[in-house]
Amino acid sequence: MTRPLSQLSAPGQLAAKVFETEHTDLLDLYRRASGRASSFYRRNSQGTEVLGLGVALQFVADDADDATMAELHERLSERLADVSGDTSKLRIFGWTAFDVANSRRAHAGLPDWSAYARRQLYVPQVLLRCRDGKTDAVVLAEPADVDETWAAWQETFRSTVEIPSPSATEPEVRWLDQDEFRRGVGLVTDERVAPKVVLARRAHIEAAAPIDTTTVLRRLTHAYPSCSVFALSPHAESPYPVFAGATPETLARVNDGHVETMALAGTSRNDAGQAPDLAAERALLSSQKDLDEHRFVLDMIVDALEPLCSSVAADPEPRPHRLANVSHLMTKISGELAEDVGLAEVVDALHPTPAVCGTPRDLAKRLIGEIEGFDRGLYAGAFGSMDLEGNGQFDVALRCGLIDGASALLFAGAGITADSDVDVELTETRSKFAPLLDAISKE
Ligand SMILES: C=C(O[C@@H]1C=C(C(=O)O)C=C[C@H]1O)C(=O)O
Repeated sequence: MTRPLSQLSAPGQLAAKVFETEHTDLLDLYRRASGRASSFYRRNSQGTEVLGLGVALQFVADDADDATMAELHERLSERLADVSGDTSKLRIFGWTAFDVANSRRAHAGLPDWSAYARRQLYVPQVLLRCRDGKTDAVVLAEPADVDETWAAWQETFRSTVEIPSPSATEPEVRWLDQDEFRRGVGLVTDERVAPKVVLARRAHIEAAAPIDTTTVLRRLTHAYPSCSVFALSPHAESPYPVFAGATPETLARVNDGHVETMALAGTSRNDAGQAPDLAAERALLSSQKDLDEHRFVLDMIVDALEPLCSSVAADPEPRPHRLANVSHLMTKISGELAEDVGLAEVVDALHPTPAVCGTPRDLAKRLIGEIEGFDRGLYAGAFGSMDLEGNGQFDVALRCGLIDGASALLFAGAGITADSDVDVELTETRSKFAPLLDAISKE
């Protein structure tokens, strides 16, 4: 079984050093480093790209240790406090699963989450950050190894890699979990087990040749420019599936005591493969069902932020947020954080919102575990990066899946309320598979 390597923190003193580099195509470096622990993000907010490679320091919460993000951040910050050199450019990467307490369920023949810690924060060995066509690199290693570590990564960046030619045949797609999804919708609409439960299902893709994640990421960046495009690989003993996608949903962005977030829930009724238009958005803005499911999210986020903030403000009305596959209702929310509150505390307070879980939260989470019968893993979890002061951005992991050789397992869900129609909800999830499905399928 593939496993995350045990807690890895270099025993001695660590040093950080910034290097100049000419590389501006981080996806090309991502391809060359394939098979190593890596995190690639292209941020929706400013088009900044970051690539973290290798692991210098990592803290993991798992079955035996259910540490919060704030606790993990504190442990890392303590460890980083005595790093020598230029630490200003260091970034902490990490993620949290949808449900950290959920027991792992693997299904034979499908990519699974066994290589992924449920919650982790780590500092990569080398972090490359490209902004406005300029890239800098910061290396974290034992002082005597810093230059050598950078030289070894540069060697990797120069390696030749074969760029696979796109497969001529379309992959096979199997739609999974439809019976469970239908049963779950019935429980909410007929038996009213909870006011809102977000139910997900999976699609399994078998391609004729190994799926090229770099090509998938380039296509996602092109088709979903307003989304955060991401690919995460854990630090594991043997080959692992890559978790990749293009998400429209920011969980929180923190900058100097200011937090920005969004309620994103409610989805246009266009068919899968048909782009949303003004008529679909007008219908969305007047759909009581969508406005209700949106309201649950907005109210919860404002309630969760209030204890952390001196002030919280939200747009007066939701507006449509258009993507290539669907439009969503979006309300922007912002706040001024109390002293000593950073991104890790905000992630702990917000995740999971009713946009991906439901309301009330604990009941919805339990119902999801009972109805879905599969491990969501990092799907509907949160991932991102932050600096040592707790500034940074975490996004909600949506429109995504695990890519494992020629096989991929995609995840998509929809908010179910008393007014849901099961066929409409199934179509909505089908539209939400489109980003990754198209990026894998298209020539
Ligand atoms: C659950 C997903 O998306 C979430 C659910 C939405 C909805 O039910 O309308 C809209 C956006 C997301 O917050 C998903 O993409 O899998």
